[in-house]
Amino acid sequence: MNIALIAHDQKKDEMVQFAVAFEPILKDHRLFSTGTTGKRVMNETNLQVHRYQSGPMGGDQQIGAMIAVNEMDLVLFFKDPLTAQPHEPDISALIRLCDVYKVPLATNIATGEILLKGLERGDLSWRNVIEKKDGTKDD
Ligand SMILES: O=C(CO)COP(=O)(O)O
Repeated sequence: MNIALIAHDQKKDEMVQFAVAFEPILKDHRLFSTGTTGKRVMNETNLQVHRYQSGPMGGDQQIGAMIAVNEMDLVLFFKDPLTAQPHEPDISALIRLCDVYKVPLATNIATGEILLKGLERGDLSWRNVIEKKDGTKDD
């Protein structure tokens, strides 16, 4: 499955801890991230991550574009609710698209843990039969 890893600055340490803890699950999937989050995760784990632009530079929109063609199966977006973000419209758009396309979304580490445990036991396998906009299906 295609999984997005995104974390605001105050949540990046949590995202790295999360990626370390769930590396045995995450390593079996294709990972995508915004720029700085992906750099941290790759530096501190053995995971390979396809990095898009940094969030404020359009990375949230690039991940949103994948959602819009049904190419993202799970989004782990550890948001900082206490700091104003200059690219708040992009963040809202990404979250909105998750709802439009019924993509499972965790906005904090506690929900992220539940989603990954569900992923591990096959709860998200229904995503495999969703037809991507380009006509392909996940394997
Ligand atoms: O701002 C972000 C998400 O909105 C995250 O971007 P970075 O991973 O580049 O810090």
